[in-house]
This record gives sequence, C-alpha cells and structure tokens, in this order.
Amino acid sequence: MKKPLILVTADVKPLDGYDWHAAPSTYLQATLSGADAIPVILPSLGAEVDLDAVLDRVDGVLATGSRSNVNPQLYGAEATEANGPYDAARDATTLPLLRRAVERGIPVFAICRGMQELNVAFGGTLLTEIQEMAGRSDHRAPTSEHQDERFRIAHTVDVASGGQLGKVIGDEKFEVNSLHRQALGDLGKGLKIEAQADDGTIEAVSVTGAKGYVVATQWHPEYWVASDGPSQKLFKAFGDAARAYAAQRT
Ligand SMILES: N[C@@H](CCC(=O)NCCCC(=O)O)C(=O)O
Repeated sequence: MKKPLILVTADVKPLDGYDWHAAPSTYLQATLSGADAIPVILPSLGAEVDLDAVLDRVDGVLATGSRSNVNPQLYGAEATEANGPYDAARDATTLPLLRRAVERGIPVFAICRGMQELNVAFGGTLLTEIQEMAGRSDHRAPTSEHQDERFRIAHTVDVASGGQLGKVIGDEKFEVNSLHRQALGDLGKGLKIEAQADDGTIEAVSVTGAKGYVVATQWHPEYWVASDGPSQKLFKAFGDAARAYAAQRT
C-alpha cells in the first residue's frame, strides 16, 4: 500500500527578499518517521487555492505550531502590536482548511498554534499572555539558543479518562514541553477537552462528533518523536488514521 500523504501547514516568512511558505523540518521528519507518511507543504495562499481540490488528494492534515499568533479579530478581540506577530496569509489558509478537513472526516493532528487555529476555526476564543493571568504558570519556552533546551520537558498534563487522547496514550499523567504564551479560552463548537495542565490550561482537545480522527495538542510531540513514548504514540495514531482514510479514499 502507498504511504499516506499528509498536508502540512506553512508560515509565511520573509527571507532573502522573498516571502517563503515554510514548515519546520521537525514536523516533516515526524510525519515521515513517526507517522510513516509523506509530508506535503501547503502554501498559505488563502482563497486562491481550491481547498477541496487539495483535500481530495491527501489523507491527513498536520497543523504546525508557530511563534505568530492567530489574529484576534478572527475571534472578536482587538489586534495589537504587542500581541503580534501575525501571519494573515496563514490564518486565511489554515482556518478554512481545518474546518473543511474536519467536516470531510480527513484525519487532523493540530499542534500548538495549530490547536489554537482549530479552536478559532470552530468559533472559539484564545487567551493571551497567560503567564500574566492569576493562577496560571508560565508556559513560554526557556530563553536559550539551543533547541533541545527550548523544547525541554516543562510540566505534566492530566488526561481526561475515556477520551480520544486516552485511547492513544493512556489515561496516566505524563510530561510535556511547552512553548506558548496563548491558550484556548472559550471552546469552539464541538471541541472537547482531552488534557489539562495543573494550572487549568487546556493542553489537548478533540472534536466531538467529527467523522474522522482529530487530536490537537498545545505541546510539541514532533520534537521528541524519536525518543519519547507518548509523542511516538501520537504520530503513530495519526499515521494509522491517515492509512485507514487512504484505504477508503481510493
Ligand atoms: N504563538 C502562539 C502559538 C505557540 C506555538 O505554536 N509555539 C511554537 C513556537 C515554536 C518556537 O518558539 O520555536 C502562542 O504563543 O501561544
């Protein structure tokens, strides 16, 4: 059987006088080795691309993390310079993409900004600068030039028993990394909490009633997929869902 194709979302980054549509290699490698699938980057061209024509040809969608924030105007809040940077082209692509993929039953794995996009795509809101909120911990990455340090284990998460995430990695508490300053606020339509940090921050969600596999995490399983058990299980489950979808698509 052919390996499934996974659509990977892209940031738009200026470099060498061009705008590049790019995804970090960690997501691409985790798709290859952890999900045993082929990653294909979707440029963030918004409404210029017929999403259904693309989704007809793929078996899963991986929504990546990014330092940029979803523009708050998309969930009824004010955009400010301090809240940026934003990536309007990415927002214009990923929000409709995630809505459509979920509607069509195409497996979705959304990570960090990807999880925040999923929530906003379904009408939810985001909290910002959560480290300044009473009772909340600091979920930002440590300041370091070394990626292993930035992606180091930061806190534990509690998995909701009997949920989608529990089916994949078990209901036990486990440890995750943390590189975000925003978090889910009001949940979008159908979104269900699958894991939370001790300070109440929503760490994973699924979509109730979705036709296909949908799991989203606020942490980054792609980074330690070569060595961390829960990260491996998450990418393997996503790959299996994409293989099952591919088998019935063709
Ligand atoms: N900007 C949002 C989303 C967080 C996210 O996706 N982080 C990945 C950052 C990767 C890095 O810093 O290298 C937020 O801050 O909540």
